[in-house]
Amino acid sequence: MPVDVSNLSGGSLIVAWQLKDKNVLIVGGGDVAASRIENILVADAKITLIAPHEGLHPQTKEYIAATPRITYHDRVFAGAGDLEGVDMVLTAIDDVERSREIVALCRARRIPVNAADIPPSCDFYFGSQVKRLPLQIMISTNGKGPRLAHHIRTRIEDSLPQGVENAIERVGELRSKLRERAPGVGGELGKKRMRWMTDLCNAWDLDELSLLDDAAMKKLLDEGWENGQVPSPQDVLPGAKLRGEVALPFSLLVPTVVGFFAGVACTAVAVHRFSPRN
Ligand SMILES: C[C@@]1(CC(=O)O)C2=NC(=C\c3[nH]c(c(CCC(=O)O)c3CC(=O)O)Cc3[nH]c(c(CC(=O)O)c3CCC(=O)O)/C=C3\N/C(=C\2)[C@@H](CCC(=O)O)[C@]3(C)CC(=O)O)/[C@H]1CCC(=O)O
Ligand SMILES: NC(=O)c1ccc[n+]([C@@H]2O[C@H](COP(=O)([O-])OP(=O)(O)OC[C@H]3O[C@@H](n4cnc5c(N)ncnc54)[C@H](O)[C@@H]3O)[C@@H](O)[C@H]2O)c1
Repeated sequence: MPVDVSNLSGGSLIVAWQLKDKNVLIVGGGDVAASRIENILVADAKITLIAPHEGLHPQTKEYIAATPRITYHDRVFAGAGDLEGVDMVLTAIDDVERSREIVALCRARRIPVNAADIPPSCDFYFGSQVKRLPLQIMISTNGKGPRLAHHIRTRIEDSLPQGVENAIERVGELRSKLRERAPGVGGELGKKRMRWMTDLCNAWDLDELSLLDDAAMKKLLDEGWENGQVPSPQDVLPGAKLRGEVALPFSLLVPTVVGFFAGVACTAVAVHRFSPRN
């Protein structure tokens, strides 16, 4: 059967764009610019911000004061000269005509550009983001309903397990330790490394992975990787509270204990009142 591609259309390419040390120009300093600044700082890029001081959002002012990673110019956009050496441009201004001009200048120079108020002119859209670094989840409605993206984000945030970021961080550390033992890219060793990591991530749950400390990782690699097997969490994390071990949480323990003694007290009263001697 030929593959059905009829649904493979109408979306975007969602990628995790690596911007470390790249130069991002943000034009405008209002509400939208403040949120752009946050997103770009997270990606470790350098920001040039062009916007008149009187139009700055309080949050934008705070970012400018808080980090040397933002070079601020108190003025309006001055033309092509402002695009010199720039890797990405974001316009967030309340002037659509000027925004269109900036977009045209970027196109001519093949600089990727987002114009907050003109979706058809954007090379890429922003999305609503769950940020539990190193975990990032982007929700895009492809321009249809940004506020809905926000609500969907809230639902996803509520459904994520506690400590998910910790588990990811630990797995990252384990992967680099494994690469030190089994270095190189591709080949048989690369396949074996990937298979072992996949098996481990399938066999352990997020809570268990988040408990991996240096000693546990060493044990896992010494006894597991070196012998071509994936030890269970019980083998590697002695003493830790693991899946399947039911611990009564404090919030349940208190009513249970109180209930038990209340029951004992009631029974005692009843026995006392109705015993034949009274
Ligand atoms: C997700 C989020 C990320 C972010 O900005 O970082 C984001 N917009 C957010 C909020 C938001 N934006 C607007 C409202 C008012 C309510 C409303 O209009 O619905 C609210 C609600 C609010 O503020 O709570 C107004 C608006 N937005 C756009 C236009 C222009 C237009 O549509 O023509 C207009 C003016 C329309 C008009 O004039 O009527 C366009 C875009 N906004 C996008 C992203 C891109 C598509 C995202 C997607 O596909 O989902 C896209 C295409 C371009 C881009 O900006 O990259 C962020 C939520 C973050 C969060 O809270 O988690
Ligand atoms: N994409 C989105 O999510 C989204 C959300 C809300 C609004 N918008 C649109 O994005 C635009 C910006 O929204 P906002 O709420 O941040 O507006 P805002 O009015 O708070 O801020 C506009 C900023 O642009 C600056 N500015 C204006 N002209 C400039 C120029 N030529 N050079 C440099 N700076 C200039 C102003 O001084 C101000 O700092 C608006 O057109 C709005 O309709 C988009």
